[in-house]
Amino acid sequence: MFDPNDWVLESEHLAPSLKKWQTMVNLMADIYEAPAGFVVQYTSKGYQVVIANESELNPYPAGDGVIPSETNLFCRRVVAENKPLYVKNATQLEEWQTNPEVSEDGFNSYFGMPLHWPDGSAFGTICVMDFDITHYKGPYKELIGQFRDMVEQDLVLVDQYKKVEDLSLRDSLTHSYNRRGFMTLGESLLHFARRYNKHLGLIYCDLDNLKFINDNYGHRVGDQAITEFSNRLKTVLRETDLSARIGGDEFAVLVLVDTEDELATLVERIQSPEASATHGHAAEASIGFRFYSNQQISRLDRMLDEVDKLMYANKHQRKATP
Ligand SMILES: Nc1nc2c(ncn2[C@@H]2O[C@H](COP(=O)(O)OP(=O)(O)OP(=O)(O)O)[C@@H](O)[C@H]2O)c(=O)[nH]1
Repeated sequence: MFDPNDWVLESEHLAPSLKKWQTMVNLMADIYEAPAGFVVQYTSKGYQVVIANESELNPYPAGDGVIPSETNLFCRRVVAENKPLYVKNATQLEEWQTNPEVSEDGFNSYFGMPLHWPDGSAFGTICVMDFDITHYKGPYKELIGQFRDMVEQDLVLVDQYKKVEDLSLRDSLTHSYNRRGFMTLGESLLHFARRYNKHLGLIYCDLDNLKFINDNYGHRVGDQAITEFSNRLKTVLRETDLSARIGGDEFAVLVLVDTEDELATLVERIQSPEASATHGHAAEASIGFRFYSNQQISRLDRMLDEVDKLMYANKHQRKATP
């Protein structure tokens, strides 16, 4: 599912929908003869304009920053009460005097409706705003509901697409990417590194003694060791780094790094035993890693083979030195 706390503006999944919404919001503002029309998203971080009609009169462009959730916006009222709001003449109403849209930018009229994610939780609003007093009647009041339906139908599609993608690219135990996810997203990262002349680090981890943990403490504890290791990777890595469970007890990590030292420090942090413990057995791993300067980047499957071999060498060495 799409995380309702993520901004849709940052999601590649929504790019086609955003284009469609732009056309729709332009049209909506034209029909209402309003200088400003919006799709606004609400998250726990606040409010953000996702789509603004393309008009010079509109003072709030899309993606222009997050407005704190306590601001006395019209949209805030719509989300809080989960119902449409029509304000014809805000300057006459005491309750809107602290709304910067009214006091600072001179808006007088607001007409908006709540938008929802497919599970019914708040997505944000769709609205039109005018500097003049307005008198929307009959069909005008219904029309915005039609626009709302179009946006909500798109949100259903996006959510379904994301679910299917998650199923095929993610691992159900740890929710990190699986091998297919790693190869798919890894190719994009390789492409990025080649294009922008960046260097990469590739790390291959294989948990130690998982069979022993399974046999002695049960499969559930084994699962826990896998999950803990996956969580450790997530804690240590940046959001832009790629990590995946590419086999039963095997993980791969692909990161953009500037130097070999940077990569070595990262590996040390992954190895840090105090970060995890399962029934007294730290989920330790044998690790192979290699720094790939921009010129050394080849095919991802080849690179993975290389670090897999390094990992095995590390495993043998660890077993040989008790
Ligand atoms: N609990 C649990 N065990 C798994 C899972 N997937 C694979 N395994 C077990 O992980 C073990 C992986 O094999 P090995 O890597 O040879 O076993 P190991 O004990 O980690 O041995 P070394 O890597 O040599 O330390 C096997 O015993 C698998 O049954 C899983 O999803 N959950």
